[in-house]
Amino acid sequence: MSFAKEQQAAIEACLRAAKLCERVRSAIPKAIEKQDQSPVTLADFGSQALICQYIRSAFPDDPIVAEESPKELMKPEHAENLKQVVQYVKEENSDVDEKKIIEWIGYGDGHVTDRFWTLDPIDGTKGFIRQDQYAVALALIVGGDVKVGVLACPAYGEEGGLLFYAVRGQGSYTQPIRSFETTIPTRIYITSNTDSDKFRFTESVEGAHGDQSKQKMIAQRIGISAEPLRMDSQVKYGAVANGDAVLYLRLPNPGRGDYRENIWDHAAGTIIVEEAGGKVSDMDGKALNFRDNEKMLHNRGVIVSNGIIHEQVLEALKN
Ligand SMILES: Nc1ncnc2c1ncn2[C@@H]1O[C@H](COP(=O)(O)O)[C@@H](OP(=O)(O)O)[C@H]1O
Ligand SMILES: [Mg+2]
Ligand SMILES: [Mg+2]
Ligand SMILES: [Mg+2]
Repeated sequence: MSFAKEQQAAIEACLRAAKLCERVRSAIPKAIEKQDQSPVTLADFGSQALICQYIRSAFPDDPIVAEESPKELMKPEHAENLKQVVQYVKEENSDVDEKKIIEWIGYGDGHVTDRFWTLDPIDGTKGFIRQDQYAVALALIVGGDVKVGVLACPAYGEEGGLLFYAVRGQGSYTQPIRSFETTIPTRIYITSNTDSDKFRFTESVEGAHGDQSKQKMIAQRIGISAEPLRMDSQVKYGAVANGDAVLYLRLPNPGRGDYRENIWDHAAGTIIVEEAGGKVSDMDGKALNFRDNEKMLHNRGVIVSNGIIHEQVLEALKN
């Protein structure tokens, strides 16, 4: 299957959401604390509303498993925030009102099944709030396999940012977000170990989202001495896919031993790296499981590489 219609819809939806996010980012995003104490902004809600509405109208039968829920926004104390989200979304879709916003965000409460979409409306919310890296991440999963992945990275690579996308079996591509309509796709590839400037690894800015001291040790064991490239979000997958780094390490934080990764934090990035020639697995070498649950219950840690060094990294982790 070519998934041409899915690819086109996913790209269009993410580009619109990225525009909304950039407008909010320039106005200093307002953060709300979720029940798990992590932050969410009005742009996360706006992005999810836009993308869910778009995907729902193009593919009415496809469930969407998205990060955010409209619950918080429905509370009376957030009445003003809800109005503000409507204003943000209006610039991309004029057919919006408060009731529709809640409904559209709510489309993201779908379940994992044989064919579904998974959405992170803003991956790296903490980076977004800091005016650093973030990504809008959308993927289509069929039979447990990621078939289409799109990452809009408005703060990465060049002014206006880069869009990365891939379809299974068709390669990975990038285009500038700002000039998307007037440019042609550039196919991207991982870099081999011979480009010494790019023989480096990437990891999260957030120390709590990984194990930075162990990540440094593992990188050193395979001969990487360069300082890590620290960035928020799945932009890190984009960096490995287009050869800006050879490795992305995300080892479980020892203080958060029970943490399990969400599928929307990895699905889009995974296909983009794989189709660029790289490899993605957990720290035991197992494939990431996008088949059973919105949490990857049976995977610990995530290792993303140019493929060439993958076995070496897994070996280094055993010692
Ligand atoms: N203890 C933890 N370990 C690993 N990832 C975590 C974590 N706590 C939160 N996260 C996830 O880390 C994501 C950001 O990735 P990164 O650290 O690479 O920037 C967050 O996505 P959101 O920002 O979409 O909530 C969140 O889902
Ligand atoms: Mg979050
Ligand atoms: Mg995320
Ligand atoms: Mg998010």
